[in-house]
Amino acid sequence: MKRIFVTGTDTEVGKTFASVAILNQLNNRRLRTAACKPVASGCVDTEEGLRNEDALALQQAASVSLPYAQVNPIAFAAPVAPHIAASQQGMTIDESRLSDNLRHFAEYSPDLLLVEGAGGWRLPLGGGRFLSDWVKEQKLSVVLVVGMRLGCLNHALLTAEAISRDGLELVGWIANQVETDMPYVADNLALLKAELNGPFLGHIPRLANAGLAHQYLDLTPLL
Ligand SMILES: Nc1ncnc2c1ncn2[C@@H]1O[C@H](COP(=O)(O)OP(=O)(O)OP(=O)(O)O)[C@@H](O)[C@H]1O
Ligand SMILES: C[C@H](N)[C@H](N)CCCCCC(=O)O
Ligand SMILES: [Mg+2]
Repeated sequence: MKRIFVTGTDTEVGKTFASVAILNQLNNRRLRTAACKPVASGCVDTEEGLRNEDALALQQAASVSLPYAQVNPIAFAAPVAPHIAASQQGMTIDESRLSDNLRHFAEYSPDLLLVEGAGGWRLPLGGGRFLSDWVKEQKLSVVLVVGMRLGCLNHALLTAEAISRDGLELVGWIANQVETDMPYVADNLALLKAELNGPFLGHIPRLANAGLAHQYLDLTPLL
């Protein structure tokens, strides 16, 4: 079971948008895919409990259908940094729940498990721990989604540097067009291709139809 962790240069840069595209393409390649969002904030309270739109999108897109609790083990309502949401509820984030949950995916024998992060690489979990510490301990491969807008070069290079310093492999990166009026997109892509140590998986433009996004990716390096 390949396990990839999808991180981003920031929150709202298209981690979920790109993750769904990854799942769609791998499903089309006849792989068995599973997906999860271990820690989510900004969840909606429903009759079945808290639900996160990212986790629901991943649950829907993966070819192995799983119960919501398996897809999103830790959920908070407040749309804020999860460790703050936890503290506001008088709670802490229990990493053992994340690790136990991750282990259970083997029972479903997917070819690939996609794990979406939250925010960017250094997502605080509280108590001086970061989600990246957990990713490192789980030895996950990392895909970086670069939100293409002015300022992304710095965020992308610093994130890649941190991933490398954490001893993890950047197995691919995706340019996701956040700002349509970004100047010199080709020149920015050229810099990222030259400086990022990992395969370029594709550039997703702004799309009215998310269902087309997978056509802009070539995920061969992930297989
Ligand atoms: N290429 C794109 N074309 C059109 N809409 C996009 C594109 N990429 C992202 N979006 C939209 O931008 C918003 C933010 O994207 P997304 O939710 O994937 O970000 P994220 O990095 O997963 O955020 P979070 O940190 O909350 O998980 C969403 O409404 C998404 O549908
Ligand atoms: C609520 C938001 N959409 C994300 N789910 C959480 C973003 C956490 C960002 C933490 C930080 O400031 O780096
Ligand atoms: Mg997301």
